[in-house]
Amino acid sequence: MASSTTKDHSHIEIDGINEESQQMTEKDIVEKDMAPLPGSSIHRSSSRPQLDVSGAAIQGNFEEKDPAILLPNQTDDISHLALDIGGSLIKLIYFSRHADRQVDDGRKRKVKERLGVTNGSRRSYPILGGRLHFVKFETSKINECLDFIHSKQLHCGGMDPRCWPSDAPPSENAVIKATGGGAYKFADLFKERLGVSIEKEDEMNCLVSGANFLLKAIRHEAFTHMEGHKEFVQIDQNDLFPYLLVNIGSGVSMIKVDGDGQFQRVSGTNVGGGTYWGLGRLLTKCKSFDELLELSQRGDNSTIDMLVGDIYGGMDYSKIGLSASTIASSFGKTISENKDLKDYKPEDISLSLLRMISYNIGQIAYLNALRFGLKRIFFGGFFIRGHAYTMDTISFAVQFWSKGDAQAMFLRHEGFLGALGAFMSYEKHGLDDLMVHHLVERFPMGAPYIGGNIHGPPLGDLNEKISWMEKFVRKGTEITAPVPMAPPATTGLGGFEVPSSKGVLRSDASKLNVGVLHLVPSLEVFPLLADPKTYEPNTIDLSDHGELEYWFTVLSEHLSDLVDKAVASEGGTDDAKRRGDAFARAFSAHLARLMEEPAAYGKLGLANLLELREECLREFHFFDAYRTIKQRENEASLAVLPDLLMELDSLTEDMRLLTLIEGVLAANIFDWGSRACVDLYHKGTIIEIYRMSRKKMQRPWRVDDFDAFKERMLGFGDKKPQPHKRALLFVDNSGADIVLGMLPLARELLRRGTEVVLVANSLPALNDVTAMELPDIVAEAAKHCDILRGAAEAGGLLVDAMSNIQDGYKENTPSVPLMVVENGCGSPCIDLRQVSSELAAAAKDADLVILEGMGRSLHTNYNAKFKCDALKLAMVKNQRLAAKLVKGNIYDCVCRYEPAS
Ligand SMILES: Nc1ncnc2c1ncn2[C@@H]1O[C@H](COP(=O)(O)OP(=O)(O)O)[C@@H](O)[C@H]1O
Ligand SMILES: CC(C)(COP(=O)(O)O)[C@@H](O)C(=O)NCCC(=O)O
Ligand SMILES: [Mn+2]
Repeated sequence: MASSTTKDHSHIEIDGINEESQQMTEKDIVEKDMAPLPGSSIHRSSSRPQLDVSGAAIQGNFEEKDPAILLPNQTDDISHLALDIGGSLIKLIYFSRHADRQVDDGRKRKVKERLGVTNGSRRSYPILGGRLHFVKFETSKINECLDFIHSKQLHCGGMDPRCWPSDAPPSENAVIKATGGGAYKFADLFKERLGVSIEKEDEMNCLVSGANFLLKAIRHEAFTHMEGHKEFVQIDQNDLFPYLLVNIGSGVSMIKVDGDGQFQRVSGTNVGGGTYWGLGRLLTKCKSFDELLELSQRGDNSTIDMLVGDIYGGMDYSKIGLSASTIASSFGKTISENKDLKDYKPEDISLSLLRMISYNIGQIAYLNALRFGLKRIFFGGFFIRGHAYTMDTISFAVQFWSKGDAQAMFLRHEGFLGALGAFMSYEKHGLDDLMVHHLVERFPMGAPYIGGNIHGPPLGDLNEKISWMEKFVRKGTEITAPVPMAPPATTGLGGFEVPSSKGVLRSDASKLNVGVLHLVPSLEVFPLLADPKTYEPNTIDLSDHGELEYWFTVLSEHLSDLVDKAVASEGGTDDAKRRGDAFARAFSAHLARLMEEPAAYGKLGLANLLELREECLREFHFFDAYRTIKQRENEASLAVLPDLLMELDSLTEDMRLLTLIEGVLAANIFDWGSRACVDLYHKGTIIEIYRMSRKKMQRPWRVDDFDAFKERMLGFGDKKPQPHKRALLFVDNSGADIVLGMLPLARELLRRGTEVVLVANSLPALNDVTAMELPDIVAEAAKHCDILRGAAEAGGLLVDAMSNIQDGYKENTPSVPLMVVENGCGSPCIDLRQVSSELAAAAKDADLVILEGMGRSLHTNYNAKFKCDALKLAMVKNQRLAAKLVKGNIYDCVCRYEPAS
């Protein structure tokens, strides 16, 4: 499929519910002809496979809403769908590409030129800006799977389903990669129903390449699970092999893995997931696997299992290390009593069976690890189903028999190893070149909430998604405050006791803890991090229960205000209200889900929660909820900027620097994400609040390294230091924060001969200023200031704006440039392991980093160490954080300076 050479008719692809739509007009095609398609990320690189659009033409009626576009000279099909058809379940992974929303504007071009951003330094990947989706079906319902593939036209390889006439056949030799026994068994059915051939891939090979990929590329993939406690394990790439891979599907395979493509199936057992589900169904009459698993949570296995204590009159058999509660014989009790099946509780049977099979697999796995001297055992397969008791039992068996020498680990994508491997077997997709920082996992509704299980037809668009949510997801506003936290679900010592009734398994709604995997090859690790390996963005550890509960309450309480702003930003229409309601449901559902299982989506930090909220807004098409507020505050602040600049210019150098830093801290009060601040805004105008805030700036601040910073900037006595060459200013909020705080500071640096790069969000988040908005703000400010004007011109920021300036004045002296780059994120916080290539390029010559605001310098990066000088500036607008982080109070300020380390 990937390297097909036939001249078939291929189509531009866009996928389902969350994708931005991309339409081509006839004009586009005629004008662009050989050129890349507009706005599409596919075509920027010279990588294969590319779409050959030469000779492209619209098929059929031009008036049609989404006419099919024929690309007759397109030779490379794009790998798109892979399957693992097992004895119990079909696992399906499909790839979707989404339109590139980025605009290659003048600013970008100029910045790229100046910073030397080229694609040359990076590998070019055929898969750009795409997403991997994970879905599963019961094998017995293969027709649902075929319908799903057909309705999304996944078998047609890289095409927009809406461009494809429903009865059009896929190309003649279209091939889908598949593994698992069903690849053989159902090959004819695929040909018949979808007209595609199945290319079979070896199952063991797929399991291994899937596991190796996950362990290499997903940061929080592997975890331990002991006595109800889940902990993510940081895998060292250089110390991964050898390991034992135990895949618990219908049956069980045990594979010794020595490297990529190097493995041997060393053992297996026929007592596996199929045994539990099959026997369980017969014995309990359960209708589904999950029902059986849920039953086990209420079970008591001591009514079924014969315990050591039953044999030894309630005593331990301590001489050989067996306690009275140890199971001597699974199901052993059922022989000694004169009872029938109906006399036993299905709950007890299910638990006993689950424990018997899990323990047995754990024990056999350990014995094989012992055979080959392997210390690490990774367990995959859908038998595990993220179920606490299953994992605890397996862990206990491994721990008990190895006396702690070997470790059982589990994988978040547990059942998808084979399907991933099959997907990776397409040649030339570049997936195995991706590194951990290129992948971002997101959790849209429809991923966790359909749980990867498809019921009925796939959701076609946002409207269908909202309707689906209205039916199935609890109304958001009902969860205005978090439900009290249950202690972590513990299954008791050694996993032998009755599991706590509040287990992790939830109803059908949210089964898989697997999101949509975004592949973003342009992301890079921020080059100025002192040690990316030990870098942890989050300051606050949410594994502390009290902390988690607190932040959940904050976010829940903020929700209704946020919905109001979001709905207003879209004109308050009925449609906006409906979307607002759906957003509230969705975000509350995420919170409820994470409250039950904080590690459900990987390791959870406050930054992840804040980003989840922004992503969730975008999912319901609220692209900039604070748009109006931002505009209003920008205007008000720009109006007072000239006075502020005059005031600053009248000060001595020393005083000016202090006043500038004070100004940044004071202006950081304009934060629409903080409850306390929002309450303040009802009490005065923007300028009144700004003045009040400035007046209250009294040194020493709660964290006050100003003197050290001043010495670096201005020197001591007669010693005048070299100015910094280039400063990166990570800016925060719109309005006063940027206009009266950060821009004047940038101006001071420029005046001292330091190049300044303003680093702003790529996408809106709360009232943060974005990289798109900054050039206009700078242009406005530059009207009042020659320094800013010269620098902005030199940095290419005034390309369009300059023509509007009437006074005819032009700076003649060459100026150091003022530039703007986007940071690659859309969150109030920043994870410096995944930033835009623009920012990474700007960082190369930088010797000063200034992080501003609570999100970027306190919630994240407070403890980050840099290779260059770093200044962290923020006002702490939350009482608890102030107390915890700086032993202070709300509205205290932080000015933390750390010279290069
Ligand atoms: N919804 C489900 N329906 C059936 N079995 C399930 C389901 N969820 C988890 N399982 C368990 O997962 C096993 C199948 O695991 P999987 O890794 O998909 O293997 P296979 O490739 O053999 O189908 C089943 O035997 C059962 O124990
Ligand atoms: C979301 C924020 C990090 C934004 O702060 P900023 O970076 O703009 O200074 C902050 O407003 C916050 O932590 N808010 C939640 C806490 C509260 O409402 O008190
Ligand atoms: Mn902010």
